[in-house]
Amino acid sequence: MPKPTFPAVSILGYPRIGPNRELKKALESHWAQRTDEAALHAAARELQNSDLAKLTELGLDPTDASLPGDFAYYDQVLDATVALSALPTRFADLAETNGTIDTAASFILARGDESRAPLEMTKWFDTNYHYLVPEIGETSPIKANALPLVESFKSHAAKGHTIRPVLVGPISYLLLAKAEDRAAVGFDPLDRIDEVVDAYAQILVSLAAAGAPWVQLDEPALVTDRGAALAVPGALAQAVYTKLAAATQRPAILVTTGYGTAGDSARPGATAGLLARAGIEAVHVDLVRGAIPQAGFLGDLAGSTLVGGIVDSRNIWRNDLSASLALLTSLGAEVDKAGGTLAVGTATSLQHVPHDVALESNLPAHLPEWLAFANQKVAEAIILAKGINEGAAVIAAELSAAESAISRRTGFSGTTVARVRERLGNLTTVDFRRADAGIRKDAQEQALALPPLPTTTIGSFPQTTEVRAARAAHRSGTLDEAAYEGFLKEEIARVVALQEKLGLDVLVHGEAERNDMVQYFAENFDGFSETENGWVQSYGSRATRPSILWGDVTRPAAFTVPWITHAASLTDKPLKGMLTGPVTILAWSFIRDDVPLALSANQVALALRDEIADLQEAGIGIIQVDEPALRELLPLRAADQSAYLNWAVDSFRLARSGAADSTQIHTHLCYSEFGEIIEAIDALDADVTSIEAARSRMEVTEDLTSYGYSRGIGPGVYDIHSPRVPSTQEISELIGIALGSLDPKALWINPDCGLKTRGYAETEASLANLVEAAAAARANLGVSV
Ligand code: MET
Ligand SMILES: [Zn+2]
Repeated sequence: MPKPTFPAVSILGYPRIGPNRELKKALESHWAQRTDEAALHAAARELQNSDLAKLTELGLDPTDASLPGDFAYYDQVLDATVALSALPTRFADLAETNGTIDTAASFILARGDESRAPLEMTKWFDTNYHYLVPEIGETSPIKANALPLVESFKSHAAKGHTIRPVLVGPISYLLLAKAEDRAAVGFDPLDRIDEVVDAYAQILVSLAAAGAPWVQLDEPALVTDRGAALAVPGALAQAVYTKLAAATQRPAILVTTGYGTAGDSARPGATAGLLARAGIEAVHVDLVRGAIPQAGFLGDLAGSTLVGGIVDSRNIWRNDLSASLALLTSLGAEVDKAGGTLAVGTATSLQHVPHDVALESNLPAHLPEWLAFANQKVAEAIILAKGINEGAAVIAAELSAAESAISRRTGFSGTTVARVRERLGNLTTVDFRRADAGIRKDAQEQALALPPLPTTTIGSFPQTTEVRAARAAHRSGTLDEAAYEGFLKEEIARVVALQEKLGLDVLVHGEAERNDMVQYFAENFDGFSETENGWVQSYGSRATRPSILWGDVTRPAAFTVPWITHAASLTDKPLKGMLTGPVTILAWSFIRDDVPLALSANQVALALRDEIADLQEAGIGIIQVDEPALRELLPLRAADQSAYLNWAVDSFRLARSGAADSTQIHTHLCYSEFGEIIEAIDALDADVTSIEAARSRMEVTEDLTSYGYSRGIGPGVYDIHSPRVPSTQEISELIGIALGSLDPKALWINPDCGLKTRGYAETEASLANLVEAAAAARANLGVSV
C-alpha cells in the first residue's frame, strides 16, 4: 500500500499563550481559585478554537491534518509525562485510581505544593523556553493515557478542524528526562525505552480509533550530540521507529527534528532517509538551523514526505522568499530522486515567536515590513508551497514584495552605521585585555579598602507595586518626566538607606528604573526597538517581550550614570554600578539575521564600554556586567562550542577592557549549571564573579578552584527564587563549604541573584542574616572590621 502523503504545507506548532495572553489570564485566575477547572477548560478551548480558525483563515486546510494540535496548558514535555502517566515517585499519591495524571495533578507537578518542590525547569534546547524535566526511575509508572489527546482531537473535529496531535517523541522524552534521585547509580531514563515505545504504540492506536489521520512526534533531541549518535544506521532511532511504524491501526506519522541537524552532521538528510526506510510517512528537517540535506545522503525516501522547515521560527524576520524558493526547488529535485515528496513547513514550532505584526502600532515606520511574526510566517509557508507546486510565476507578486522590503532593509541608514563598523575594524588585541589580575588586585585594594569577606547584593531590589505603578504611569504619560525622576530618586535613597542599615559593604542603586535587565538597555541603545504585544512564552503562564535588534548598535548618551551616581552621592560606602553584558542582551532579544552574532555582540560591547568609561569618570569604582545567559547560547553540538565561547568571552572583555586597573569589574552568572564552561568563566577575567550556587550547595566553587580560578568569587549563599528566609545558621554552613575550597581573601558573600521578584519583608530578614553570617565567618577567620 502506498504511504499517505503529508499535506503540502503545515506548521510544526503555534504560539499557545494567545494574542492577548488569554492563556496566562485563564491559568492565573484558576490558580488563584477565582475560576474552577471547567472554566479553565472552556477558556482554553475557546482560545484553541480561535487560533485554529485563524490558521484556517490564513490558508491552512482544516480537513487534512495541516493544523497542528500542539496545545499545552503549561508545557509540552509535561503533557508527554501525562500521556505516559509517568508520575515521579515523590508525587505517587497524585495518581488517579487508574494511574493517570489529571489536570490538577499536572499543575502540582508544574508548581509544587506545600511539601514538595515542583519538577525542575530547564531550558528547551538553545531557546529561552523552559520545560519541566521528567523524573524517571527504574520503577516509576509508564502507562499510556491517550484520553487528553483523544478528547482534544474529537472536540476540534466536531468543530470542523481535523488537527494533527503533537507529542514529544519517545527518544527525546527520555533524553530530556533525568533519573530520579532514588534511582540506582548508573540508571539512565533511556533504559526504559521499550516500555515507553509500547505506550506510544498504544496511544497511536487510540488516536487512529478517534479518527486522527496524522500524528506528529517531535524528536528535537536527535540534533544534540547524544541524540545524534542514536540516529545513525543500526542505532536506537531506527529500532524505535521501525517498531512504531509496525503498529497496526495507527495514524500516519510525522517525525520532526527541529533546532539543528539530526544525526551525523557530515551526512545531512541521512536521518530522514533512515526514518523513511523504517516505515515513517513523513520526516521533517530544519533548514534554518540545520544543514541542508545534500545530494546522496537522503538515500531512499521510500515514498515518504520530507517536510522542509524553511520558515525561521526562532526569529521575526520576513522570509527571503526568492532564496527560499530556490533552496526548496533544488532540495525538491533531490527528494524526487530519492523517491519522496517535498512539503513545506517551519523550522520548529512557532511557539518561539509572537502572534502577529498587525498587533503592533508603535514600531518605527521602517520596521513592520521587515518583520514576520507567527501569522505572517504561516502565510509565508503557504506562499512557498504554492511556489514549488505551481511555479514561481504564480507567486511573483509576493516574491517581489519580499525582495523590495529586504532591499529597503539592507539600504536603511541604521542597518549599517559606518562609524560603528570603522571602530570595530580598528580594534586590536589590546582592546580586549586589561593589566594582569595581580596588578589590578593591588590597585583595587588600595582604592576600595574593602573588609575581608565583603557582603553585597546582585543589583535589583524588590520591584514593589508602587515602583511598577510609577513606571506604568510614566509610560502612559500620566506621570511626567520630572515627577517620575523624583520618584525614582526617592526609591534609590530608600534602597541605599536600607543597605546602610543592614550593614552591607558594597551597595547598589536597586535598578528601580529598569523594567527588565535587557529591555532597559535595548531602549537606551539605537539599533533596537521594543514591541507592544510581542509576547513569547517563557514557561507556564509566563511570557517575555524580547526587543528587536535590527541595526548597528550605538549609544546616544550615558543612561545608567545619573541613577548610579545619585545613589553613590548618598553614601560613603562603595557603590557598584550595574550593566547587562553583550551576550545576555542578545540572548534575550530577537537578533539580526543579516550579520554574524559576534559582530552584534562587539557592537553592544562598545556601547557598554562607553558607559563603563562614563561611570568610571563619574567616580564609580566597582562595575558589574551581568552575563546570566552565557551558558544559554552554548551550541548544542560540542564541535561548535569553542567558536561560540571565543566570541562570547571576547565581547565581554571588549566591554570592560577600558576600565582602569583600580576599577573593580564584577560579573554575575545564574540560571544554569556552569560546570561545563568553567574555562570560559575564567577567561572572562572579571575581578569578581558572583554565581548562583545555593541550590547546588556551592558545587561550582570547587569546580572553579580545581580549574585554578584565583580571582574574587561570590557563590550565592541563598536562593532568591522563593520567599523563604534562610537562617543565619544555614548561610554560615554554605560559607563554611565555600571556605573549604577557597582562599578566604577571594570570597564574597552575596545572594544567588537579584531581589526584584521578592518582597521587602523577606529581603530585609534574609540580608540581615547574610550580614550576620558574614560577620561570624570573619570572626572565625580571626579578622574583624
Ligand atoms: C538574571 S541575573 C539578574 C542580575 C541583575 N543585576 C539583578 O540583580 O536583577
Ligand atoms: Zn542572576
